[in-house]
Amino acid sequence: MPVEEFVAGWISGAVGLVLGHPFDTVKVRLQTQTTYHGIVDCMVKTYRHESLLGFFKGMSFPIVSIAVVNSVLFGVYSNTLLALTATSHQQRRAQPPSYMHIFVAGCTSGFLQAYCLAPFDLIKVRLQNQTEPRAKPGSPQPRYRGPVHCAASIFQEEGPRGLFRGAWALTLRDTPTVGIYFITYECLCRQSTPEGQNPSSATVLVAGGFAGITSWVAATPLDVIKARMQMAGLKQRAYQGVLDCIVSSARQEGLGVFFRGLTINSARAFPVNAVTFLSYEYLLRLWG
Ligand SMILES: CN(C)C(=N)NCCC[C@H](N)C(=O)O
Repeated sequence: MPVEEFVAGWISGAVGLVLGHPFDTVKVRLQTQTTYHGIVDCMVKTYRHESLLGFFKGMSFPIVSIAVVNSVLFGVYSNTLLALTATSHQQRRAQPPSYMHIFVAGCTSGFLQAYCLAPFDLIKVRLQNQTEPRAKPGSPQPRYRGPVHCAASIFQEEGPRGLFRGAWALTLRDTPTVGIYFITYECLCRQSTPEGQNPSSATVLVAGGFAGITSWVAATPLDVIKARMQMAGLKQRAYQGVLDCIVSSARQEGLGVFFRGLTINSARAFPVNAVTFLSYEYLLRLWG
């Protein structure tokens, strides 16, 4: 099994993560809290109350977990294509796989990475939602002191299954949308690259960026549900399951609730996935 794809996936994911985390924090807060009147209000309040550091809350764990999550994403994708088409990454420009194979490989990798991502994503979302300013004497202490304390508290208070809260919604979000992610990327690369050649850096940046936007537009409704289910344990607001969360969110806040965070999700998705694909392709070419 080729391992370069796993390593390239890890490094490229870390680059994208650091770039996109501030957008991600604003998105998570808009999706789960009702105190903000839009993106700018959320950014201003976060900055005033918590300084620049507020935007980077919850980032340390994803930096570690991205090694697992993104290498599973790209590694499983590439190895599934290898199993389906018997072509390695290097051979795929000359013998391009069908879009059906790309979609199946994308869905497989989306499904498997969702389970690796679930506990890390839960901890990230819980930490991002803590709005207390850091280390100010006299100010209220946040519930979680950091990622390890957060994981240990969830384990104690909600049991081991608590760490997988929202995992089902995450799987439903990622399985089809990672298929869409890879199909969009491949389709845009092929359209602007002569047959048999590698796409240029500009093509990879644009195709990666649009792959991010397209897949996140499709993912946003379930992203909202996932974030709410992840926060539900904390707010003592129990949902019976994904369907119940969908129905009660729509009843209480209207259909617009499923598009919360759409703009910031798309604004974040372009640069994050442009640099992710660029560094991924670059590393694989470097290793030949
Ligand atoms: C819509 N979804 C779930 C995806 N496209 N997933 C693939 C990776 C996304 C990238 N790490 C990011 O954070 O944008």
